[in-house]
Amino acid sequence: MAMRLRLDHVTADYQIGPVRSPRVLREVSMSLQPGTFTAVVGPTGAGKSSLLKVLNGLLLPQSGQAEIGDITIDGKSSKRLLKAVRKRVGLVFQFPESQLFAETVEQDISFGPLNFGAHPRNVHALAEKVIAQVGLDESILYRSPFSLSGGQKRRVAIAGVLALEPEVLALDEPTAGLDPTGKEELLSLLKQWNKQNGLTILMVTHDMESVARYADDVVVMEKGRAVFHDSMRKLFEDTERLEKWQLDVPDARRFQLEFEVRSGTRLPRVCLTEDELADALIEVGRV
Ligand SMILES: Nc1ncnc2c1ncn2[C@@H]1O[C@H](COP(=O)(O)OP(=O)(O)OP(=O)(O)O)[C@@H](O)[C@H]1O
Repeated sequence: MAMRLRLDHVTADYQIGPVRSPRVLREVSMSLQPGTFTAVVGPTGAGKSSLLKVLNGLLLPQSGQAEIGDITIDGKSSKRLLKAVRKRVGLVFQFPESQLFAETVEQDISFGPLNFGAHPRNVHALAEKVIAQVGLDESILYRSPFSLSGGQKRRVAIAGVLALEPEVLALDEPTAGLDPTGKEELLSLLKQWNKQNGLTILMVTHDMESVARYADDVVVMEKGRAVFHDSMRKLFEDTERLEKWQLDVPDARRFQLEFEVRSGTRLPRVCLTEDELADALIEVGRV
């Protein structure tokens, strides 16, 4: 059965030398269904990256617990358990390409699986599989990661996480620093893995246009709390609270609101993309 993620009253902070930081997660409870594509948004410092780290076993709850399928993590979890969680929930850090280190792309991609006990005989086929998954040619496996473009490096780094064959992919700002084409291509790949392979995706982002186009659900973090968790469409119904949470409104929705005020005509549904907006305008006979 596909794996569910659940947080139950998770509170967490960081140990900085002998002292503990202020709480970065406060009583966070949520349940993420398998196969969903969830965006995590909110102001800077709200705890979004920390949330991903808890789900991947990198930051332990100080109180409360996280359930990763049938594994429960709390403040006392063993290293063995945390390692098992790291295989289930692949975490792609911000600018993951900065962690590429090996002489060839293949060695870089193979590092994780070998570390998790994969047989050396099997890792080549695995590297071939994941390099194709991220849309790169197999020949790239034999090149130095440092000879690649920024977008290629990002994909190689993600391939390294996919090579662990995780059930959940948690990504921290995966499109940061990419040009518009690279960004669209990467988001389309994520959507494809989500829809075709049933990979559960959790993506921290500041880009509300991407949220509107790609996510099914949204979690809004504010000051260490999860203050909203519902469908993406529900999020954009009430735009006043978006301002309070310092979140942008997608262009199509902004246009819709302006149109409704000026024309006195309500469109039949919340529109989040140009296509949806065009369809709704045609439906009410205004274009
Ligand atoms: N390794 C760490 N050690 C100590 N404090 C940390 C560490 N990582 C994050 N913090 C603190 O935890 C709080 C939440 O940080 P986090 O990175 O989870 O927020 P975020 O919502 O992802 O922010 P951003 O959008 O800026 O990336 C911040 O106050 C931050 O300073």
